[in-house]
Amino acid sequence: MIFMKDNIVTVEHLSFTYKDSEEPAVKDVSFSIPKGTWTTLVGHNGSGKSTIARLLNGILLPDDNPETLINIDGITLTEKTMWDIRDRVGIVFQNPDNQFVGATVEDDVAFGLENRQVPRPKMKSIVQDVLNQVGMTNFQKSEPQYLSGGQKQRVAIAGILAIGPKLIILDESTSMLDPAGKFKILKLIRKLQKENELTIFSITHDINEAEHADQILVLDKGSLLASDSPVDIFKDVSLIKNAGLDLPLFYKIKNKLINKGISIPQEVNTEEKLVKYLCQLNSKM
Ligand SMILES: Nc1ncnc2c1ncn2[C@@H]1O[C@H](COP(=O)(O)OP(=O)(O)OP(=O)(O)O)[C@@H](O)[C@H]1O
Repeated sequence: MIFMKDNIVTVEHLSFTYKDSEEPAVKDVSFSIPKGTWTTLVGHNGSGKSTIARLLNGILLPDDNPETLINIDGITLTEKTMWDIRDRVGIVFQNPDNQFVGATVEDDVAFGLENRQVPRPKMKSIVQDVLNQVGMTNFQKSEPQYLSGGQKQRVAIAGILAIGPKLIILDESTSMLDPAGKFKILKLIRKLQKENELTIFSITHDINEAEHADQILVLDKGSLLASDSPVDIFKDVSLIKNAGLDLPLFYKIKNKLINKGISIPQEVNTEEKLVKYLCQLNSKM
């Protein structure tokens, strides 16, 4: 097997069937994720997204098949390499309350470092650094359960960052936040990804969130329907419909305008820019 040097994740022929289930939850899925990029796995409820997240760090093990491969950062996932993989892959779940273990924010963020027997002075400096990166320095003595939903997610992300993972999986981790909170966390993730050269694999049923990614994987009933850039994925309206999803608002409006013969320049690629462009067009008429 030859791995593409620039892919941090290579998945081939991945299938998984839950015990007592007749139908596989994940069916012969193959994809790769280039290092330092953001990939979003999108699919409706029950399409198999969380199962794939759990397979990627060995919480679940794939169905037996000699052709199946999960390779992360050059390490092929087996029962033996599971702990090496877990050091490289951090998962932030939907409900951060289930992840907190420390009485205070700083204790919580330090937890993974304590487990890895990191010396105290180094631990303190890492905790300060990651709390600073997620904008939570002022809350280090707070009890995690009394924080807002967005603040809790920041602390959960800091705890994962502290371990120094190569890949961060975000499993519906903004789904409990209001739109403004969601946007702030997505912006933070993009910032962290760029500053730390991290690879992000986010999982969502919210198609609007998928717009932020470099690559989108579309999952339906356990099968991968497509993998491409957001622009190319959202060109294919029938693909999105077949996956039981809806187009993001920006693409809906853009497609309607194109159908009415109004061409939209490529650089007009956000709702904000589209509104500005239409106002300019209107003032010229
Ligand atoms: N522990 C389990 N035992 C048996 N079946 C399961 C288990 N967990 C999930 N499933 C089934 O596997 C399929 C995929 O579930 P999964 O949670 O991966 O989907 P999902 O896309 O993450 O859904 P959601 O968006 O609702 O979280 C579903 O049919 C689900 O009912």
